[in-house]
Amino acid sequence: MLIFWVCSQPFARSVRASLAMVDLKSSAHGNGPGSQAWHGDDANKKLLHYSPWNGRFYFWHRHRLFIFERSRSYGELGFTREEASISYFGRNPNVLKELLDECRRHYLCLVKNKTCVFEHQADRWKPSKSRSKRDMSTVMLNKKIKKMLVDDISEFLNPETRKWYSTRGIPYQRGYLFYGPPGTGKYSFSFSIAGQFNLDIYILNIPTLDNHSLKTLFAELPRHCVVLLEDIDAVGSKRIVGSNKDVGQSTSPPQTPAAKMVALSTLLNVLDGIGSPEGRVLIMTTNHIEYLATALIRPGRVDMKVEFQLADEDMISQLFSFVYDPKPTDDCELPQLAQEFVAKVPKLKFSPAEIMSLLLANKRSPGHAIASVDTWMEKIGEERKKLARTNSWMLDGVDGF
Ligand SMILES: Nc1ncnc2c1ncn2[C@@H]1O[C@H](COP(=O)(O)OP(=O)(O)OP(=O)(O)O)[C@@H](O)[C@H]1O
Repeated sequence: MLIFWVCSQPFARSVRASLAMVDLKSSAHGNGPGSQAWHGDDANKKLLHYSPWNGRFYFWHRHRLFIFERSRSYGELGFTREEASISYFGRNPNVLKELLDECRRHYLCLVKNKTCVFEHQADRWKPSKSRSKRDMSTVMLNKKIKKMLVDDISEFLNPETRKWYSTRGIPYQRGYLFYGPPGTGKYSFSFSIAGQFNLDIYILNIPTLDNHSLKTLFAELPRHCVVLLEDIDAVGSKRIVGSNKDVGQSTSPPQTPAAKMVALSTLLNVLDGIGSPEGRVLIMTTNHIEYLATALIRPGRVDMKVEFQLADEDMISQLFSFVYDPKPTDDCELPQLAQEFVAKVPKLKFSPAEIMSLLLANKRSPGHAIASVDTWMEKIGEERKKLARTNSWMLDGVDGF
């Protein structure tokens, strides 16, 4: 918050030492810290952000002289740690408190209507991007299940519930498991939950973690947040590398070597541990519920399991209506076109992500989307065959070793 605020101050533009960062993720009007430099015709590409760096910077604010210091130290294993501090010439601590409160308000303004996403780099959390909130209505899911889930989280986050947990000495946490094939909306819905309840989302990608980083990252989670544990089936997996059992419909690459894996016991300890944050909404996702240890998804750790399915009739129709404006086109009303589309797309065979890719490729012409269904199905079929061949080739390769 302090750095975001400092970057917005006039003095930050004229300091001697700046850190220049290339903005790879945000759009031209991204909200990263620092001023943006515009370069000719390619103005939107590879924007640079500048922020005061590596030194002491003196500046006046509300008739007082402040010092902002920022530096980098090298931690274990060569990872770097950024440090920033603020001080002023005077004795009244309230001056600094007021300034920090101003930083907080400035930051909250920047992230208004956004969901802040935190990802991990080694064993440190990094704010990755603040993205516009995603409305829940844009993620198609069985209406009853959606309502049940939202009501459950809403009840859990109610301040009265918190008191209820605390008076009974029950850890104030709630866990959900989202399972189903790739591209069915597990991530998208988790993201929209964070937006709906005004929470930041912390994403842990299990296959990229080891025991140490998982423990460290969990210990640094804030009190109220959504924690998304992605690809939870990579934990102390029941899968055997190269075994035919895993070939089936699996689209996952071969397993991470055991030394780099998160052990089930570590994850269970972390989930139940004393340091586990209060008010945490934990969402675990997997494409393979069949590989999960029963202990991991027992009630108390997972309070609700939600299946995300390939698109059924209702979802196909919802996706179609979501993409096209409700106005008459090609002499036909949109609902009629939606019906035609629904009739052509086989049910429970394609993921919403696959259907969205067809619709988005034809976003200006619903008629064209309908006409392209057959070609699109052939293409997806080919892609799936190719993927299955690659998977079995990779697993054979592992067997060979
Ligand atoms: N149910 C859905 N409703 C609307 N859009 C969807 C839905 N499912 C997927 N999509 C779209 O498909 C893309 C991929 O979705 P998402 O990442 O949420 O899927 P996922 O289930 O988390 O996939 P994976 O298991 O591979 O991580 C997103 O752009 C999303 O908007």
